Amino acid sequence: MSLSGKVALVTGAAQGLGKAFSEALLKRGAKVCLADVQSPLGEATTTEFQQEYGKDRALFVKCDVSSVSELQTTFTKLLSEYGQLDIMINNAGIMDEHNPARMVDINLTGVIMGTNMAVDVMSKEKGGQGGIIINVASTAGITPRAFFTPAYTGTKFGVAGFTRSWSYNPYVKKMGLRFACLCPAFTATDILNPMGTLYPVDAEKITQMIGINEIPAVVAGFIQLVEDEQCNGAVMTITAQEGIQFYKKPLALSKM
Ligand SMILES: NC(=O)C1=CN([C@@H]2O[C@H](COP(=O)(O)OP(=O)(O)OC[C@H]3O[C@@H](n4cnc5c(N)ncnc54)[C@H](O)[C@@H]3O)[C@@H](O)[C@H]2O)C=CC1
Ligand SMILES: CCCCCC(=O)CC\C=C/C=C/C=C/[C@@H](O)[C@@H](O)CCCC(=O)O
Repeated sequence: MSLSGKVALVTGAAQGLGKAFSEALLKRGAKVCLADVQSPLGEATTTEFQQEYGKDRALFVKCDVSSVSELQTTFTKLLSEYGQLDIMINNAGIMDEHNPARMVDINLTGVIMGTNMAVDVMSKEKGGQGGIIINVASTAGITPRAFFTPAYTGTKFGVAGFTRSWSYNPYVKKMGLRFACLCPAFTATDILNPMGTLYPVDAEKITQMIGINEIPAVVAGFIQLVEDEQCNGAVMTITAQEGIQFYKKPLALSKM
């Protein structure tokens, strides 16, 4: 799918993977609304992109994805600026085992609410043009071996299950929607902080053992999902050792 003229909303876009996803979309001709709870940093990132790709191509909205009203305001601002939404990236997330409730609110509830609002705006049955919704889970959302981040792992299992469930919905074809789940393993961003885990020493040791992705490797997988019009139900893992792999393809729905 050509991304020229498409409109994307990326949550958690001020830094890290969200910033890199936003830039990859901009490079391919999309307009991007960057949403993040970090206001000065999100504005600085957006200004940087406006200078590089054009003032009308990037928009910052301060948004805490755990707040339904802030998410709603973000969609309203995005639609009033760009008039459409084609690509929704629910990326915002934290890793803090010492605050599990906050982590559930951001990592899981934020993704569910962001997805549901995007479905309402993007569905062809509701006047939208269809498109893709990518939710960022983690390899921790498929294999619970990261015993030092159990609550984080729970949120990411939730994201993967939620996204896959949407992809099995027999009505998504009519809606013109695709749902995919991006599952990177450890990647070199600020989220890697052993102090947020239950067992910092083990966390560091195991991270080194598993290996750390560089951001561009994850961006390559991300773009593959965005551009692949057949990717509904894809669960893509990206690891330092094995690169891009697909965890599971959707089962046939013909008997449902
Ligand atoms: N870096 C890694 O090892 C991996 C990261 N992930 C996931 O990738 C996503 C992006 O994380 P990274 O870029 O690595 O981390 P990061 O910490 O660099 O970026 C996270 C971004 O989310 C924003 N954010 C945090 N809480 C928010 C909220 N309530 N509302 C809106 N924005 C909020 C932050 O301000 C920040 O800009 C997260 O969902 C994370 O769980 C998944 C697998 C591996
Ligand atoms: C050299 C820096 C070492 C820092 C090590 C850490 O801080 C690791 C633990 C801290 C944060 C963990 C973040 C979790 C990210 C997950 O989404 C995912 O990458 C976990 C993958 C686990 C797995 O594949 O089994």
